[in-house]
Amino acid sequence: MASMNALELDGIRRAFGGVVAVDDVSIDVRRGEFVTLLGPSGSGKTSTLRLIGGFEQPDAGAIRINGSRVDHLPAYQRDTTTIFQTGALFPHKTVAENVAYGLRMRGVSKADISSRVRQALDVVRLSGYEERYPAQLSGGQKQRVALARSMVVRPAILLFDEPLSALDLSLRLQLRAEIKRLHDEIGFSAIYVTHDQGEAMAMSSRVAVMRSGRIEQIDRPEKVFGEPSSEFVYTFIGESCCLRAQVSAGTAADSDGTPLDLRLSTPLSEGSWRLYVRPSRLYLGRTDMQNGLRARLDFTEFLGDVHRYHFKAGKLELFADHPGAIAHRPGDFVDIGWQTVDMMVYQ
Ligand SMILES: Nc1ncnc2c1ncn2[C@@H]1O[C@H](COP(=O)(O)OP(=O)(O)OP(=O)(O)O)[C@@H](O)[C@H]1O
Repeated sequence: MASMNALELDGIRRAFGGVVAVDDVSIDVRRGEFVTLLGPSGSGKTSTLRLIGGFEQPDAGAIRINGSRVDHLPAYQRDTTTIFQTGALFPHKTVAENVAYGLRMRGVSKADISSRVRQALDVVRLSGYEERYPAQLSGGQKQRVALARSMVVRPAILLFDEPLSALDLSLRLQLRAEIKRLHDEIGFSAIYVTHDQGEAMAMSSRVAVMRSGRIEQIDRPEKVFGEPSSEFVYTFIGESCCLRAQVSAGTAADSDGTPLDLRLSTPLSEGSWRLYVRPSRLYLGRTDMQNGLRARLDFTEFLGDVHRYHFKAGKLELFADHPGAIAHRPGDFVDIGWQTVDMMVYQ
């Protein structure tokens, strides 16, 4: 029976000299799934993608595409296409020739090539650009051509290597939405590498958070965000404030021993703790919530949608986002409250 999975990585490993870039990585990508590899620089995302595409060979483990082992096949014999950071288009070929290239290599008939190229350019909203050369396109248009060129051959799995990172913010947001729309419409299978958690959250069926060559958590975006499996995942996904507290004899203090005016729904046992809350989940001027801290307003920033209020409590620094201006001035003490469900606690 044909595999339900477009791609299976089974315990793959790759070391470069003494550095283990990919360490026992296993992922199944179901047909039509969009899986993102998210992680800091050097966590092994690109190496994993290169192993799948056949640009590197694994030291151990198996790679299957549509159920068949491919890990010892060269890149050109694998049913994948890769979209790189900079589109890597052929500069002396027109847009239409660039998109047609993969189809020609696969021996598709001329008539089919022309209709599929037309359709692919329509999908990425570049109809009418057929005869242009890459130098006559904007960065965003080049990436759309690269997308059309990769999608037109209908590979078993599309590989994206940080395709938006060279674009400015507004183009990045626009293309991110377009890739999401295309995925919703066409349902291709994909592995997408990024270090941008917003991109990962917005586009993915599942997100694999990588750290030091390993997968720390793989889950739906809502779960990775709301139920992180570790402190690393929590702090990597989204902004947070960290309250470092030393607890002894039932009182909390900062790292210098300055007592903190901290009230918690569940008292902490003796030791040093790290409490995290997202800045959007800290409420100002509230003493009626499950947890609370009294802190001194340090300075404020206007971020457009919200005002960000920076506080200090002893050595602790925290910031809270609030939609409007508050009556307090720097130096004032403010009660900050939060709910227990919005707090992560690690020792
Ligand atoms: N060809 C290579 N030779 C030596 N070391 C390598 C090679 N490729 C990757 N590495 C090392 O393997 C580790 C993982 O690198 P990789 O590029 O996969 O990480 P990444 O998560 O994609 O990072 P980035 O976001 O910076 O691209 C790093 O320590 C890197 O220096």
